[in-house]
Amino acid sequence: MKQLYLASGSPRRRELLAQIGVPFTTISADIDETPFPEESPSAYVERLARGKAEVGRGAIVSDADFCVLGADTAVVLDGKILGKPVDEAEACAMLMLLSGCEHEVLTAIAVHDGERCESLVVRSLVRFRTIGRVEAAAYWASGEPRDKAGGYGIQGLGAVFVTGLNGSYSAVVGLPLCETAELLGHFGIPCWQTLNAH
Ligand SMILES: Cc1cn([C@H]2C[C@H](O)[C@@H](COP(=O)(O)OP(=O)(O)OP(=O)(O)O)O2)c(=O)[nH]c1=O
Repeated sequence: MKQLYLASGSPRRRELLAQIGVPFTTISADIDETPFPEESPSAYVERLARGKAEVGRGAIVSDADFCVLGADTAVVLDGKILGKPVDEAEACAMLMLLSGCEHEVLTAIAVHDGERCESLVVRSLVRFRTIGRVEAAAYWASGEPRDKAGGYGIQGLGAVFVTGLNGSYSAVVGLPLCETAELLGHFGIPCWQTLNAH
């Protein structure tokens, strides 16, 4: 049985991967997340997911068969990537941009087995209600927006802004579970062996 590594520091990705019953070990995968000039958001998230899987692969010291899973999520409005807000002003400005309209969430996943890497991008559309400046500031004070793409978490308090979602909920949180299970299957890693064992 291949050993699966999740190359991620994101607690959301850990929880999501655990949800589909596949045993894994978490390793860190710190890479430079600066977009290239003229790079499309889709190419950007896919490059980063592949980069995280590649960096994770380099960190593994084992002779056993393994796979490394990397992922990246970006919030995109009118073709522009909104990253993680660094301060209250930036977080509030992002929420004002997202207020009352629909934006894209792109999540890429990549699996590397030491020889080949397969990757894909999942696109979801999220619609927000109108958000006031005072509540945007209060949301920042909750601490939730800080480490999240686009400055919100659909799985947390940020859910109160969401009037609609077209796509994959788990992808918006950080890991598209349907596509992840399918991709791991290509590498011979079944996702519910723990369920089947019962
Ligand atoms: C839009 C959105 C993003 N996020 C999170 C998922 C990711 O953790 C983060 C996007 O940043 P990423 O750079 O994709 O991931 P990360 O830096 O947190 O973790 P790593 O690179 O080590 O895997 O935003 C939510 O938790 N909820 C949401 O609704």
